[in-house]
Amino acid sequence: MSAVGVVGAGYVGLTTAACLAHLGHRVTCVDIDKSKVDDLGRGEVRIAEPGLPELVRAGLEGGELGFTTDLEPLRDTTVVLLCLPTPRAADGDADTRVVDAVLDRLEDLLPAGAVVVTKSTVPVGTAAAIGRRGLRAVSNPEFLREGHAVEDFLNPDRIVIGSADEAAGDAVAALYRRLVAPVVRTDPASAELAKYASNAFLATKLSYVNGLAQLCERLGADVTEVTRTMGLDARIGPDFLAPGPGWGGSCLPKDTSALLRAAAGAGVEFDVLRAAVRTNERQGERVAAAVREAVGGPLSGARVGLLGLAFKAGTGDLRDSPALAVAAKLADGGAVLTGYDPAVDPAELDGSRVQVTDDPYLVAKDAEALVVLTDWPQFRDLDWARMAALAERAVVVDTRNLLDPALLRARGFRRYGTGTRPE
Ligand SMILES: NC(=O)c1ccc[n+]([C@@H]2O[C@H](COP(=O)([O-])OP(=O)(O)OC[C@H]3O[C@@H](n4cnc5c(N)ncnc54)[C@H](O)[C@@H]3O)[C@@H](O)[C@H]2O)c1
Ligand SMILES: O=c1ccn([C@@H]2O[C@H](COP(=O)(O)OP(=O)(O)O[C@H]3O[C@H](CO)[C@@H](O)[C@H](O)[C@H]3O)[C@@H](O)[C@H]2O)c(=O)[nH]1
Repeated sequence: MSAVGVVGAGYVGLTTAACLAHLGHRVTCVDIDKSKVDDLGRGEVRIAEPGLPELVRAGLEGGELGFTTDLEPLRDTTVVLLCLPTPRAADGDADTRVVDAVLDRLEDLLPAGAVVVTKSTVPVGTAAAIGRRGLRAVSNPEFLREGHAVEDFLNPDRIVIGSADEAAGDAVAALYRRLVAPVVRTDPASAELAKYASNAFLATKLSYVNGLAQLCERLGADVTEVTRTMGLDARIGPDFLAPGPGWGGSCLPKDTSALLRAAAGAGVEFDVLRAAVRTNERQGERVAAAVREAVGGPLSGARVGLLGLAFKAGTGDLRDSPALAVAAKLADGGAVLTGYDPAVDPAELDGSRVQVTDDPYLVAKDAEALVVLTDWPQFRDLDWARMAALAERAVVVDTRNLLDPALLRARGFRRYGTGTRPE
């Protein structure tokens, strides 16, 4: 089994490093964050990813996995995977400065013939640019979801290997040979674009559903029934059809933005994608309007309880969280906000306009409306009779259609769902 370098120990890098060690490779994982590296060296994983701490500890104990802040130990490594951040720049493009800076170092450090693999989501043309540095470049985009990182890495829908150099592509394919998945061997530009195209398609699917939900409300249809029917068509599929407060997270917003910039730069009017982004930008205002209706008056001074702050269930990640976008709209309207999320560290919202509590029942106390923003299944198990007793007005705006309408009704709640009539 080969010696592999992984640069970046975030969601993608740490998962990649731990899973490749699990698959039998010798992995050196490098991150610039010393305290994170120190924690990882002790087997302490900060992110909530099922199975990841176990794999990290097994790798450390077996000696297959090591962590360092120094790129130097990669000097003799012939395959290095870049799992570095590519956030949204001020102009909406992907900011590749971290990737570029690490490449500057690797260019001098790595042995001749070394293969540099981009697992980060990087603009089309990045592999070609790496090739011009004299390194052998392979695009190998990652499709894992937060909260399912290990499961997705070890059971991927596909493994994409984009390379102009067949032997370099073979070296990357060999890393995954123990996984059972279709392997797409293609050119680097197509591999790079396939990643953006997948995320943008998912985002578009969701904006379509969120628009549809509005239409259902106006026409007296139920979006759950409509999407259930649509999803039975194999060409559409049942996944990614749940309406909500908008799509967010560390990837969909920045990647749609970068793809729109790439399209504009190439002189392509990508109208569908532009509309999907615009629909999403307006979603927070739509939720705020529903809350205004639920409160039955101006938001100014109204106490509103928020259930869920993370961008989706199963993660404590607040990056581009639609829940925070809704909170901002409500706070702009003068609402007084209390929020609860089972995975979010309250300290992360210090100084924000949301008073974060670690007790979901405190969110209900004296509330004039409750708003479900994240699809945490445990919200279903709250004592809704107690929630009703604590609230000033028993009203729920369920942006995710998470809670059982019949149960809420039985507990005395008025419910505003998404894509359904209020009851
Ligand atoms: N999060 C996801 O679900 C996901 C899924 C697929 C692809 N991606 C893509 O993968 C890339 C990484 O995303 P992520 O979510 O893992 O990011 P992250 O922010 O969780 O992790 C990035 C890591 O890189 C480290 N880092 C920053 N600068 C460094 C440097 N100069 N040298 C070494 N380490 C450095 C940071 O300390 C951090 O630990 C992005 O391009 C993202 O778009 C993310
Ligand atoms: O039916 C649905 C499904 C999702 N969402 C929302 O869509 C957003 C994105 O969800 P998800 O895709 O599960 O989150 P990520 O973990 O960010 O994963 C996406 O972004 C990653 C980073 O590029 C990719 O690797 C994954 O394939 C891609 O699904 C979240 O706000 C969800 O709440 C809905 O509103 N309704």
